[in-house]
Amino acid sequence: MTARIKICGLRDAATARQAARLGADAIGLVFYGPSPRNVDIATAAAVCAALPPFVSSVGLFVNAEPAFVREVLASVPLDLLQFHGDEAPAYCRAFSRPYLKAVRVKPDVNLLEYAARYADARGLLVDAFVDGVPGGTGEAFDWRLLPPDLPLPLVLSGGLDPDNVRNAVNRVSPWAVDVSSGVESAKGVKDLERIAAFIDAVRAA
Ligand SMILES: O=C(O)c1ccccc1N[C@@H]1O[C@H](COP(=O)(O)O)[C@@H](O)[C@H]1O
Repeated sequence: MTARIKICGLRDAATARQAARLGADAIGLVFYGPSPRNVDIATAAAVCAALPPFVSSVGLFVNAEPAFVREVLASVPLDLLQFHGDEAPAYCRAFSRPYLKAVRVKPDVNLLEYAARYADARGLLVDAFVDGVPGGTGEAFDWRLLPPDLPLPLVLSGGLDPDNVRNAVNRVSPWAVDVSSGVESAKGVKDLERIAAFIDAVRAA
C-alpha cells in the first residue's frame, strides 16, 4: 500500500497548489503563533481555496483556546484537525470534526493506551519528543518504539526527509507520512525540489 503524503506548514497558495500537483494528498496549515510556519486566517483561507479536488486541508493547533479553533473553522474549510499539544479527548471531540491526535514519542510512551483514549480519532500522528518544543523540529525518533498492532491509522512524522522517508515507509508501513522541516530550504520556507524528491521517494518505497 502506498503511504499517503501530507506536506505541512504551507504558507501561500502557489506553493500549496504546486505541492498538490506534485502529488501531495494533504497540506497542513499551522495555527500556532510561535511557529515559523504560523498562518493567519485570511492566508489559510486563500491556501484552501487554491487546492484542487481530492487534496485535503489539515489545520494544526497546539493547546489552542477553543474559541480560536472555532474562529478558524468559521472561515477556513478544514477537512481534518491535527491536535499537537496536550489536548484531552473531550477537547478534541468538542468541534465535531474529524481529527488526528499527535503523540510525541519517547521510550516510555504507551501508544496502545493513546489509541484507546483517542479511539474516535481518525489516526494517531507520531512525532519526535523534543523537550520544550511541541513539534516541527526536524528531529526523528526510534521507529522501533512503534507497536506493530496499533488499532488506529498511523501517521508517521518527525525528521522525515527525501533521504530517509523511503526506508521509514518500508520499515514502519504507516498509513501516511507527514513532513515539514525536511522539505524546507530554511525554517518555514518550503522547497519545491525537496517536496518533489520526498514524494518520489515515498512512491518508490
Ligand atoms: O510545523 C510546525 O512548526 C509545528 C509546530 C508545532 C507543532 C507541530 C508542528 N509541525 C508538525 O510536527 C511534525 C514533525 O515535523 P518535522 O517534519 O519534523 O519538521 C509534523 O507532523 C508537522 O506537521
